Amino acid sequence: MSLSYYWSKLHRKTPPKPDASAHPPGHVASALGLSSAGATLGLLWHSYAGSSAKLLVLGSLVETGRRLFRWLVERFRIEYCTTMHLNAGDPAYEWVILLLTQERVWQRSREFVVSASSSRRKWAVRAAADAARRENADYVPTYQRPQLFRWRGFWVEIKRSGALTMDVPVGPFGHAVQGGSLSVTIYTLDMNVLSEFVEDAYSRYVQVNRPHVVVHLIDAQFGPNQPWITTKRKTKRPLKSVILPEGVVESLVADAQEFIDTESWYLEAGIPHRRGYLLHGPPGTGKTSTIYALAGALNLEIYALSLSARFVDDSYLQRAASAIPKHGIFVIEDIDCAFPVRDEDDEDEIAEAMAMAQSRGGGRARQQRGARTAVTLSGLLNVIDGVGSEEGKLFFATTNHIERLDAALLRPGRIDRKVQYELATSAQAAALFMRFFPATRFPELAASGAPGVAGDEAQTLEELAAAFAAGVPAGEFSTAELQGYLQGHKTAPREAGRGVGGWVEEERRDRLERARVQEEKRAKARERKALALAGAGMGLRPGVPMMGAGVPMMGTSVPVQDVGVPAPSAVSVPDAEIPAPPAVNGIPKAKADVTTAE
Ligand SMILES: Nc1ncnc2c1ncn2[C@@H]1O[C@H](COP(=O)(O)OP(=O)(O)OP(=O)(O)O)[C@@H](O)[C@H]1O
Repeated sequence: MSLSYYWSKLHRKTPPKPDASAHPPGHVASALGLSSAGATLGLLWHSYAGSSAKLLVLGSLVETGRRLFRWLVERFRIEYCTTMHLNAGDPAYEWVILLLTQERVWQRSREFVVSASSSRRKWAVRAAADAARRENADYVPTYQRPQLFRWRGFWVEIKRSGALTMDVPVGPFGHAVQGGSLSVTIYTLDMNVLSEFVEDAYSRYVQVNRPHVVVHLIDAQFGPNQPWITTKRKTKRPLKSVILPEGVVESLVADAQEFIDTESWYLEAGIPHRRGYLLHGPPGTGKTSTIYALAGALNLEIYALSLSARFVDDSYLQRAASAIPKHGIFVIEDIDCAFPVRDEDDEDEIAEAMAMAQSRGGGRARQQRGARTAVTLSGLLNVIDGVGSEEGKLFFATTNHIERLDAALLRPGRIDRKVQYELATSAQAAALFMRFFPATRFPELAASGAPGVAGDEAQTLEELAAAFAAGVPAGEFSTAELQGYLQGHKTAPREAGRGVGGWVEEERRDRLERARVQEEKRAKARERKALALAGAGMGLRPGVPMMGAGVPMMGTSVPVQDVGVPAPSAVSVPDAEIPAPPAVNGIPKAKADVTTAE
């Protein structure tokens, strides 16, 4: 019987029958005409009370039933279901989300996060019915409400908890991030089904990613508990697209493959199953490209971080490294950041000198001298050694300054193989030219002496490549610089081949100019430092008038006696010329820029 029935009963309009026994005849009240009103009220009261009591009982019954049912469901879940919890940022979470997307569990979703399509990997669903239509946005279901679906004959329930799936801008570098966790309940008692579910999710994941290299990046937004929460997908790069001296890339790939294949040998020999590589050389010579190509060739995923990211400290690094699964490639870029640099023009030293001048101590600045990361050397070594305790990891470090690295890092067991990268040779320049202008795209230049073309115009691609290589002085330009030049002539191989001489001259002029500006800056920095150090030696404080000492104060004009620099009789040092570098997390800003792997 429905509640509305009881409700209508309660409010029915039919007058109640008078109860004769309750009001005997001749009663005073009856004489006053109150008797019938009282009777009516009494009846109404009885009627309301009865109905309310009934409602109360009914409500209690319903509530008890509901609780009982919930309890039974819970008991059933505990007794007859297996549940797993997956946290965002863990690789298994990614696999399961992909499975849900492929199983079209999202079909009943009513909430999606929409973001413009980008290289950031999202397991998005298609909004358009027409599969051929290109969509400019990704639609990611939030799975906020519990969803039930069938998988291989089992009922599976998924429930999402925690923060919503989001794609929010993080700093100037891109987007983050997915948050929260996912619980998957399978209605079975068989644990094997659970692992089959995860294995199925994993094999789908591998299948989908086969044409790509998956790159996991760190993210300040979600902190150290979920370090690898941002994931990018890059098209695989063929090994031969990395132009290095003959056999270098191939031997690296063979080495890494052998490492993966000989796990049991490592175990038997009692050697930690890990291998470390150091790729070093000038910027833009192909270090990062080599790692990407290798990862693509071996179907491995990359976990890349840069030590110069301001939020990376020892504990972050530790957590990030231990979250990398087996056979992941752990890449630390700019590893030299962890090693102090003594540079007489270093901004840190100037900052220290200025801090000393201002506070007669400069203790805080002193601690930071030369540090371009919050990671300490011992923290870094611990992590690299720790990589060994977690089996099957490949470790790659890149640096432009091998001379800054500590011998402790370079010892075998931490770095097992070093590869030196050089500025482009003539052979590399020619190979790069041929990569830019393949015969398939320029068939008219593939064969010598194209019909109707005479003289200089008759050059083939090979000849143009040779002309290009001859015009590039060996060991002077990085491959990235040559690539930049060729990109400007994408459709004009002839111009690219012949115009390289002019470009080289222009580049040389630019370099000279840049060197001159740099030298001027350094000279100014030296001067500022000397003044600041002299100020520190005298115990000066800004704003305190100097008595007797011939050291200039900021914003004052005083005679100089001996500050270690050739000085005119009076030097004016305006405040604006000695800016204290703003500190970010205690690191002077000039040195604290975040970099991310692309
Ligand atoms: N040897 C190379 N072969 C092919 N392309 C290269 C090579 N070196 C550099 N490039 C190109 O130059 C660009 C930068 O290369 P990459 O990032 O690999 O250099 P890097 O040595 O890692 O530089 P950095 O030290 O600044 O990180 C990429 O677009 C890459 O394609």
